[in-house]
Amino acid sequence: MQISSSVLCSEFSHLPVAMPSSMYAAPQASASNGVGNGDGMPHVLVVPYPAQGHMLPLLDLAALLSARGLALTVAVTAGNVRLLAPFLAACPSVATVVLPFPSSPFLPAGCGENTKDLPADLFRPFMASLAALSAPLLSWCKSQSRGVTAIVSDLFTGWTLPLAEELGVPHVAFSCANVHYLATTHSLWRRMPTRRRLDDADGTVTFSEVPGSPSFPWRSLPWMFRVHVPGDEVSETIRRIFLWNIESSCFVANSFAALEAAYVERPLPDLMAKRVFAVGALSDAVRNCDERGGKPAVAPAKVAAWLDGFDDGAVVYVCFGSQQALSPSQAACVAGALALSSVAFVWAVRSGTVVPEGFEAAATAASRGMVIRGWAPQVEILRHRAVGWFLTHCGWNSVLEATAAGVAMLTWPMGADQFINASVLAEAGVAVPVAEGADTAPDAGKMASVMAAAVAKEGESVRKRAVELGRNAAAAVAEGGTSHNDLEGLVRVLSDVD
Ligand SMILES: O=c1ccn([C@@H]2O[C@H](COP(=O)(O)OP(=O)(O)O[C@H]3O[C@H](CO)[C@@H](O)[C@H](O)[C@H]3O)[C@@H](O)[C@H]2O)c(=O)[nH]1
Repeated sequence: MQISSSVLCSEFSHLPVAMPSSMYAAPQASASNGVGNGDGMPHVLVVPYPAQGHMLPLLDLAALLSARGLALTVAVTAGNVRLLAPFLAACPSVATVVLPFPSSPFLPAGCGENTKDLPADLFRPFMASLAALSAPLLSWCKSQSRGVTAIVSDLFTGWTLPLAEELGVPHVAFSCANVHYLATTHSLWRRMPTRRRLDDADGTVTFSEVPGSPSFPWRSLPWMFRVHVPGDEVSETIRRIFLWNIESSCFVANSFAALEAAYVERPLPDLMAKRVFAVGALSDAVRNCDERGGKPAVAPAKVAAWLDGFDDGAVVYVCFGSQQALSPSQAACVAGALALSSVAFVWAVRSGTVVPEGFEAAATAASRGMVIRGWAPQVEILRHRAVGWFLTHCGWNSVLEATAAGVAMLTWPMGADQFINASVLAEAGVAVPVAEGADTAPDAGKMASVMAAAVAKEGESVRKRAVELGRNAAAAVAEGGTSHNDLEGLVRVLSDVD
């Protein structure tokens, strides 16, 4: 893969939200962020993957590490600097290194620097193209008088592993997904199971070394794996990224022991028996970061005031994450189910999803529903006592945020790790399935019945378990809890005292 020879890097300790482009065009002296003193103290380079669902939890982790006194530098491309503003405002001592987005033979020029701005068919070339940041990042590391002493990197930026090796420092792979997924996905990339017939979407793959030997049909395996083409440069780069992860010193997952006891209690062969620190739910551990992931389209106080009018657990929150737009027939199904079930709801509608005409006006007139177009203050919504259920695509951040808030889930996994996530929820007994698949348009009437039953007496036992799991989640991040202890363990690894 070619790396643009004009790549430059620069660093800032605290970037303003609207940064003039001239500020990141030229290399800056390393002392600008206060990390250039060569004192041999720990200095952790954090490398997030530019997708909201990935960046948010890794920045949450960075906030916790910074609060424990570790010096951190976060690496981003210029187009993602704005997204760091709320995080940097909350963690002013964290520095950044800003890299120009690499030119790539796989991407159209100016296609965007974050998956939220990309069509799905560019996700894989985008992931592979970012590997070209390795060389400029290595030069930056080598130019620092206060050397980088460890790298914490997203699973999708596993190309940082050789960089850590070159520097002779530990590499920690951060998974914004759960431990079950961490093991199964790395099992896939190591073993490369195939199908007997190319059209066989139902044939199962069994993960014999994952606790419980789970099996998943081919169609439920991560899409990125299913579309792998041997010999294709993008495919092989992605596989290499996952194989590099396995060589990491240890793993960190945004999960907690009470939710995934079977997977965190013993070393996992698919992760080479490396230590896995389960430090979640990160959104619950970091409570003071306003405007997490973006400026909300509606003020959290306004949504809270609206929710105040409902009984405990009566409201269904609907959101399909930061990337997934619904097709017109899927949007019609969700709208139909909300209308037919008569449940109170908040629906966070991502751009690209078209709400059927007249739906919002009718729900508003009946004081029964709120439609939020754009970024919703999801964590605040889920924490409101009136929200009892969440219709979700099972993105892991959403799952954990709901779990931590004691909210039960109506699951509609669509792709990526979401089928595995739904199975973890089913094992925990805190969810009811409503649909499956990115192309499915379920029957609105059937979905309405499940929704109505959920908020009624039939749903009480599932909600009780969700509330109980929420208590376990809170205990995990409290002083002395499992996630709290794992975080302290990680800090020791990063401080080189273990
Ligand atoms: O209006 C919105 C929409 C989303 N969010 C936040 O955005 C994140 C969304 O993350 P997630 O629920 O995990 O969904 P995706 O954005 O779809 O995440 C991708 O990344 C996740 C982590 O790897 C995977 O689990 C998913 O399958 C994958 O689609 C969560 O923190 C939400 O709170 C908001 O705050 N407001």
